[in-house]
Amino acid sequence: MCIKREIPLGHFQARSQQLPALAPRALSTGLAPKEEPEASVPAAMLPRQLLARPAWLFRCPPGPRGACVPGAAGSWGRPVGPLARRGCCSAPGTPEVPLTRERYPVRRLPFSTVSEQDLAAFERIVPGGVVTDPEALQAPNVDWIRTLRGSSKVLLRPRTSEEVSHILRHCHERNLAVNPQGGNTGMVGGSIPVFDEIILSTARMNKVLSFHSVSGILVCQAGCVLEELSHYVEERDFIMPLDLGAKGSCHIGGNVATNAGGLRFLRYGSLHGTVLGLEVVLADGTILDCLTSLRKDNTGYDLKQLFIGSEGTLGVITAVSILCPPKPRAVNVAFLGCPGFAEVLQTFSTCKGMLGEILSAFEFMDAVCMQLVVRHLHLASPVQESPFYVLIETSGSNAGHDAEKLGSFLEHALGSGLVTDGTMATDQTKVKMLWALRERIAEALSREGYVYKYDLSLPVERLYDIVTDVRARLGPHAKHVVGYGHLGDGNLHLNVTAEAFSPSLLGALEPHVYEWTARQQGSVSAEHGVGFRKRDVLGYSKPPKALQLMQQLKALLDPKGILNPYKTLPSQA
Ligand SMILES: O=C(O)CC[C@@H](O)C(=O)O
Ligand SMILES: [Zn+2]
Repeated sequence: MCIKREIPLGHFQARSQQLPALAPRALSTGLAPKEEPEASVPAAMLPRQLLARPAWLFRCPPGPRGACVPGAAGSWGRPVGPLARRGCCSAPGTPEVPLTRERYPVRRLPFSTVSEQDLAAFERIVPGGVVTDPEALQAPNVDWIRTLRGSSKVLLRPRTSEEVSHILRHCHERNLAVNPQGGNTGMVGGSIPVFDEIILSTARMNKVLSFHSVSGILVCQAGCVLEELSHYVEERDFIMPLDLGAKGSCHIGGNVATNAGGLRFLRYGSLHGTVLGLEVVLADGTILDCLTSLRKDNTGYDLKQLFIGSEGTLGVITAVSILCPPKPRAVNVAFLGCPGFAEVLQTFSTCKGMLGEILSAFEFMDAVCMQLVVRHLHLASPVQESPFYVLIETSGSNAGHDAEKLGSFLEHALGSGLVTDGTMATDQTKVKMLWALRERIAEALSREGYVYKYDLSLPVERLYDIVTDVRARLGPHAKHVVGYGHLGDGNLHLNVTAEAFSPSLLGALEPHVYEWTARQQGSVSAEHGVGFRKRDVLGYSKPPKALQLMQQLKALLDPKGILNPYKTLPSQA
């Protein structure tokens, strides 16, 4: 067990107050240099096609951004983070998000409403941490993709686990419903209230408690922002085992509560493996200390696993112990165009064989994704127009060796027609620029209007079939039907855009997409979780007995059902 030591990271707190710079990070250094890739890799190692062209065709930075004030109506409501920084969200005329209960049939459960006495009690527990200003409550009531809105009138900002414990003890006694909230970057409506649940924000719980430089074990409070933690451990020659597009806003506690997957899953696996311990406050205020830093602990039921992916329905995660892998000495990225999905699959299987253990990510996107990224985010594709694109990342300990391996794989892929065009980067600025094309697809899609999102786990060979199927099924009724995602993990993001929400379009998509997924023995949620949006489709991926056990666990740990009601569990069961 490690000794906990408080290492205050002053800038965490400052950042959560400050307004973000709005320039996209990938472009923040100004115009990208027009130069050949690779200073460090001998030209002989690279396929000729890769050397023949400038790799960096990113266009000029976007024009001046609007005054995107966090919390203001029409903003994304994301106080910090790449997505918030990368795009202005206060476009005039952005429609008001409808109340969740107006769009979806849901009945308020008989919880109490917050009284003046409750507010006074909260003020005693968290002095200065009780927010009731309607303006300030707008953003935390709306989900990141601006499709759902709750009507909470109180947000609490504790700093310590003890304060969380006192809050929950009070709420439990008073039968007040609570919505735990991290960075509010979820895709399934799990982090915002449905009615007037009290929002319990982890934003001020942002301290690193300890870091072991030999083992790489980090212990921190739940509200640490993922990107801040990444910087913290990278300065010490480690990396976080997870990375996602929302890293600038999302909190580690929220990542764990939702079992976030992301871009490093292929290499480092799920949080079920990398999280070593958790501290959780239960619904009645009891603090459950499972914050071990042991790699091996075979003492019966591993209770922390219950809370990973429980989306705040079983307890509020207040601290996390996580195993950080050593920082790879060399990270290379190849961005390639493929003529068809069969070639994408073949590229994956060939590169697994040829790159072996240095392969750390294999992502794909279709042509429409690229068109939208180019159109909305002022980036330019570094390769010729293709039906599909793949991003391959290697992480290893020997820069020359890794680049050589990747180079000979690319040569093979180009020579055999699996790939028609490509570029490769070892310089970290350029690596980030290539990643931006993939990481920022969700942001580009959100500029298109309403987005119907599906996050499916599928046998990799069938991954794109549902995109083709839905495209044919919806025809002109959809604006765009796109497929992209973590191909290496068998995880498809099927997104459908339309001018506005339409019940008939939704009816054409659901349950069709879920039925199709069930026929492939897939999962209706690969990494985004269940939240509010998917609670009634769990039956497509879980047998009735599993759902019954989930209900029983919920009743055991939260008998009054005050923690994140209307989420994760089916509404009818
Ligand atoms: O918006 C989506 O559907 C996916 C978002 C995220 O999981 C990604 O992989 O980019
Ligand atoms: Zn994803």
